[in-house]
This record gives sequence, structure tokens and C-alpha cells, in this order.
Amino acid sequence: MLLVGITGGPGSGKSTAAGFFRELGAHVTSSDETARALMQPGETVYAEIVRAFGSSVVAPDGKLDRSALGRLAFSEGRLQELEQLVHPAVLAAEKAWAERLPSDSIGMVEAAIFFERLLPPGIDRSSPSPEVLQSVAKQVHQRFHRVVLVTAPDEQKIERFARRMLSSHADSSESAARADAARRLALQIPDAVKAPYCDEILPNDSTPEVLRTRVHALWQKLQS
Ligand SMILES: CC(C)(COP(=O)(O)OP(=O)(O)OC[C@H]1O[C@@H](n2cnc3c(N)ncnc32)[C@H](O)[C@@H]1O)[C@@H](O)C(=O)NCCC(=O)NCCS
Ligand SMILES: Nc1ncnc2c1ncn2[C@@H]1O[C@H](COP(=O)(O)OP(=O)(O)OP(=O)(O)O)[C@@H](O)[C@H]1O
Repeated sequence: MLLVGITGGPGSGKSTAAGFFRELGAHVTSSDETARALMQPGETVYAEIVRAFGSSVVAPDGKLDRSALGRLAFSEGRLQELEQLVHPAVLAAEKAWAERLPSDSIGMVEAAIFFERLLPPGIDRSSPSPEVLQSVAKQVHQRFHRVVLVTAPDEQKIERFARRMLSSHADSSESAARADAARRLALQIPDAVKAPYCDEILPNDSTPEVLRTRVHALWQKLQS
């Protein structure tokens, strides 16, 4: 089994690329979706988040209010606290998932922060030193046989992220959605810094159809 990590910034198009790989026969899992499932009421992670963050992150229907949690995490400096509650469970679920894959398959884990989550606490995630990055990259490559980075210009990422957010949160304004995207982007290592530590670069700077063509070419390469 070949285990591939697909990463990229917010709105880069990694879920779209992962979807194209799935159409071609890849087994795909998304860390955002796994985390979302583990944050549902009844799950241990849910209870730990409510204990740590309080009732202000619980919506009237009893589920977590992801917008409120996002504000605390991305605007009020509580991201690492949240990650420490969520990441161990996500990693364990992904490990169990990978172990169940057929031996002749290609498995893909799609996530924004394979590198970032391994950075030491307190470090500026947008500019880690080369020494730190090298050690983090070593750990990422121990986990995955190949690492694919989906790239796009930052402005395009922000635009796509904001457009998607506006379509699902009718109450949000365009400026708030763009500001949210920019905050998340600033908490990730820039593409140009991360690229040398990735095996394959998948540019998504054109149409989805162009991305699909590039995914097809990369799929051939991964298979061989
Ligand atoms: C704060 C939360 C509740 C906001 O939820 P929301 O539905 O708005 O966003 P969602 O989870 O769908 O993530 C969308 C994108 O935001 C960015 N993002 C999410 N978590 C992080 C993070 N820890 N660091 C940087 N960017 C992040 C990524 O680009 C991601 O693809 C959620 O993102 C969260 O719980 N994050 C912490 C856990 C985590 O790190 N998850 C990522 C994969 S394990
Ligand atoms: N080449 C493209 N042209 C136009 N829109 C695109 C393109 N690629 C993706 N999109 C759209 O941009 C939005 C973000 O794409 P996608 O969800 O794949 O990104 P992502 O990297 O997984 O984002 P996030 O980290 O925020 O979850 C989606 O609405 C998607 O349909």
C-alpha cells in the first residue's frame, strides 16, 4: 500500500484534488472530516472541548458552535489548546483507517497541517527556521510514502475559501470571510517554504478541469 499525504492552504483545492483522486480509485480520507466526526456530541473529544472552552462553544442544538470555536482558535490564540484535544484522536483514527486498506491500494490522507501540527509550541507557524522545518519534514515523511502539496496564489486561496464560506454561512459578510481565510492562511507554512519538503507539487491556479488533468498525470506517476 502506498500512503500519500495531500496538503495545501485553506482554499487551495486539496479537497477538490482528493475528490479527483478518489474517482480514479484512490482510498481517501480527510482530516477535517474525521475531526468533525470526532467533535460530535457523545464523542470524548466533544466532552473535552466543552470542558475546556465552556458553554459558549455549544450551539442551541447541543452541537459545537464551530464559528464560536473558530473565533477562539484563530483570533484569540487558543488554536494549540484545541489542537491538543483533537489531533491525537484524529491521528489514531487515520492510523486505524490506513491499516484496513488493501495491500495493493493507494491511500490518501488530505489535511492542511501535516507539517504545522508538528511545530514546537509558541513558534511563528508562518516562518519556521530551516532546522525546525527539516526535523518536522522528516517526521511527515516517516508517516507518508509521498507528500503532495496543492498550491495556488494566496489571493486565489482567500477568494475561494471566502466564496465557499459565504455559500454555507449566509450571515457572514465577504470581508469577514476573507479576513477569516487570511487568519487561517497566516497560521500555515507558506507554499514556497513548504514546497522543497514535498515530493509533488499540484498547482491549482487555473480551472478545476485543468486540476483534474494534472491529477490524472500524477495518478499515473503514483501508480508506477
Ligand atoms: C476551529 C474549527 C472548529 C473551525 O471549523 P470550520 O468548520 O470553520 O473549519 P474546518 O474544520 O472545516 O477547516 C477548514 C480549513 O481551516 C483551516 N484550519 C483548520 N484547522 C486548522 C489549524 N489547526 N491550523 C491552521 N488552519 C486550520 C484549514 O485550512 C482547513 O482545511 C476547526 O477548524 C478545528 O477544530 N480546528 C482545530 C482542529 C484541527 O487542527 N483540524 C484540522 C485537521 S486535524
Ligand atoms: N481551480 C479552481 N477554480 C475555481 N474554484 C475552485 C478550484 N479549485 C477548487 N475550487 C473551489 O474552491 C473552494 C475551495 O476548494 P477546496 O474545498 O477543494 O479547498 P481546500 O484546500 O480543501 O480548502 P479548506 O482547507 O478550506 O478545506 C471550493 O468551493 C472549490 O469548489
